[in-house]
Amino acid sequence: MQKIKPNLSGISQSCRDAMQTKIDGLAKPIGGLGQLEALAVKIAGIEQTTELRTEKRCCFVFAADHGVQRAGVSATPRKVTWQQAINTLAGHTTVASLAKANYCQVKVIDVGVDHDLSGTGVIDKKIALGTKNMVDEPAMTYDEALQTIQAGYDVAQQAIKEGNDLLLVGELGMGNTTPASAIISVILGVPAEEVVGAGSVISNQRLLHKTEVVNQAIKDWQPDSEDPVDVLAKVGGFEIGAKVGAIICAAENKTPLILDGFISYAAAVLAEKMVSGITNYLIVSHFSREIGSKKALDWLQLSPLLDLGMAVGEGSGAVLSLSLIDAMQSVLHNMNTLDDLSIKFTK
Ligand SMILES: O=C(O)c1ccc[n+]([C@@H]2O[C@H](COP(=O)([O-])O)[C@@H](O)[C@H]2O)c1
Ligand SMILES: Cc1cc2nc[nH]c2cc1C
Repeated sequence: MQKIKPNLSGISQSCRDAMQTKIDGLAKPIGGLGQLEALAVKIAGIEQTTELRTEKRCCFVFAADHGVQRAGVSATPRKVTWQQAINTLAGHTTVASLAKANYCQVKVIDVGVDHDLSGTGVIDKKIALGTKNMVDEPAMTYDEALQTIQAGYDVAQQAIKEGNDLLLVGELGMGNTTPASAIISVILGVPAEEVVGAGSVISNQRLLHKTEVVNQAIKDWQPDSEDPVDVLAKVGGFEIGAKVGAIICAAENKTPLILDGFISYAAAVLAEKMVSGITNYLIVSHFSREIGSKKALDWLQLSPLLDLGMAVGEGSGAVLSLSLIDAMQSVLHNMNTLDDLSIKFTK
């Protein structure tokens, strides 16, 4: 990717209106399905059709390790990244089990895992054996940041070529709530204290240290908040960059993309900074338990579909939210219309 200049064809207002009219004609109170209606309308606008295409779906689990994980910012051992990458393909992780329940294919993509995953079925797009430790040096080079965005873009393009109607993005990367917080802090211009959270659960003492690590890295490397690639390079992660690429490719191809939790919000923040309005192509599955979630989602102007206190990542919330899309498909295919029943409202 030389220059990130996506060619977005826009959201169809006429398809949005037609979908809302279709829903308003169903035998129920106007607006009675609330956010589910907004969801169907959004998908219609992105896909530019009122025949919602949602049957074939694919969740990407972008996996990578983080130098900063060695700085004591996470409760979880580093090896969990590669272990869960393999376990996902075996069907035994949170995302894999929820994907099974929601008829979703899962692809695991190695964009920087600190382990040899060859021969496991994990897709190899490895940039390096993890990022550098942002305590000591920038997480990656500018060129690596572009490479990881390209990797995510290519994976998404392949999935769209394979006929997928919906794309979902999850991740595995022990320590990655630290770069996600750093990105959100820099782009939103809010203090690290307001966005650094407990990740996969740490003590208050470790939380203070994690916040200090983010503050110090931002101070030392001075990421340019007007250049999202620079922010990704200095305080980001490979799987976050890959998500950015997938988001751009999905939007270019009029394919709705479902974000997962906090790490996806960071990717969306970078993508929106690169391409203003790209959030119109995004759906947020759930409200992550991370403390920075509200700030990030307010900035993105996106509302999550679910609020269940989830904080697993992997794509678990994204695949779970497919049940709401399937519910809406059932509504559209099975319900009587007001006309069928000769119902007229008198306000
Ligand atoms: O999606 C979220 O909101 C989320 C919140 C907390 C943790 N995670 C997952 O847990 C890992 C990062 O947590 P941590 O504490 O190691 O930074 C990483 O693999 C994420 O997928 C994910
Ligand atoms: C087991 C385990 C699985 C995970 N998946 C995402 N983050 C995780 C953290 C842990 C600890």
